[in-house]
Order: sequence, then C-alpha cells, then structure tokens
Amino acid sequence: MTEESAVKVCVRVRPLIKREEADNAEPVQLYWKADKQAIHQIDDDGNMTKSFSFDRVFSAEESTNQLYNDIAKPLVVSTVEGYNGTIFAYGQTSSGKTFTMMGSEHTPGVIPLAMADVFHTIKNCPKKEFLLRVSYMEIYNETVTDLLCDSWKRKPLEIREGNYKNVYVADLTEELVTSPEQAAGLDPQRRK
Ligand SMILES: Nc1ncnc2c1ncn2[C@@H]1O[C@H](COP(=O)(O)OP(=O)(O)OP(=O)(O)O)[C@@H](O)[C@H]1O
Repeated sequence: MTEESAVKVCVRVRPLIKREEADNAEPVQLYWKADKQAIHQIDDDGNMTKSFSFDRVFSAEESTNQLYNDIAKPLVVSTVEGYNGTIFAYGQTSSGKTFTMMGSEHTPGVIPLAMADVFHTIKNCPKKEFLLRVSYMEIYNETVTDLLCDSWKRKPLEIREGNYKNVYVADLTEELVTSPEQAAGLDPQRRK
C-alpha cells in the first residue's frame, strides 16, 4: 500500500501579463512544457532534456476555483475535523502569489474561498462548538510584522517555542470572527 505524503507541492503556471506581452512583441520560444504532474525542460530541437515532477501542475487555463477544489478544500475540511493544516504560496515577485491566495472581488483566492468553506462546514455541524481566530502577519527580510496592528504601533515580532514544542509568534493580534464577511473585512489589502 502506498502512503500519501503529508506535504504536497504544486505548481501554478500563469499566462503572460500585459507588461510581458509588450516586452515580447516577437513570438516567445518556450523552453519548457507542462503536463498535469511535471514540467519538462525542452532544448532547441524540441527534445525533453529534464523533467521536474510535482503532485500537480496547474496550467494557465485552470482557474483558482479548480486549484482550490483540488488541493486546498480537502485540507480545509480536515482542519474543521481538528487536524492542523498549512497552505502557502512561494514564488518570485509577480509570479501570482497574491492573485492565487487573495484573488480579487470577481475571482476570489484561496483565502476567501477557504473562509467561506470553514463557515459553511461549521454551519453543518450544529452539535460542535467552534472558535475562529484570524491573524495576518508578514515575513519580509526575516522580520515578522503584525498586519492587524495599526502601522504606527508595529514592531518586529519574535518567534518563540512554547512548552509543548509548539512554535508561535509572540504578541501577534488574533481577532475573533463569527462570519465570513467579518473575516474578509480583516484582509490587510482591504484595510489599506
Ligand atoms: N493565474 C493568473 N491568471 C491571470 N493573471 C495572473 C495570474 N496570476 C497572476 N496574474 C497577474 O500577474 C500579476 C502579478 O501577480 P501577483 O501580484 O499575484 O504576484 P505576486 O507573486 O504576489 O508578486 P509580489 O511578490 O511582487 O507581490 C498581477 O497583475 C496578476 O493579476
């Protein structure tokens, strides 16, 4: 029996954005090709020279909703059952982290979709009691900053280890939330 890994690594390919299309008026020669589980390096003659495998590769045509349903929703559902879970986006500047995680009003990202699902799941479990707290922090140049704190009060926060080997950010604001709208209202981008 094969055991599923606790960590999944997925890649999302994004389309060229306007700025890049303008930079490349000539047709672009692609040196890579993707399928659902790998990105292949291609040489000048079109031969595959190297392949990099992932749990899933999302093409530029696949929506944030598809991505959410495939990889994030199962994790969100299991957190409501009491398991710990983390979803994070990693990539160079302009690669699409904010687009994927926060999204926009018309194409919500993984975070608002997850919030909606958490509240929906809670509504369907009337016999259990839940307590939801939201924090937003930024890690930039190895400094942790509390994004729910007024900017004039912000100071670098410390990462500490608790008595039970749990790691936490000391003094990070945690806001209690009771509705998806209230949680969405805490989004630091909206509060700017
Ligand atoms: N899958 C996608 N489909 C269409 N447009 C996208 C996609 N992903 C990103 N974009 C667009 O690409 C641009 C850069 O994306 P985004 O701001 O999310 O990058 P980022 O990784 O958060 O960058 P930074 O680290 O600089 O904040 C934005 O204009 C965004 O709308």
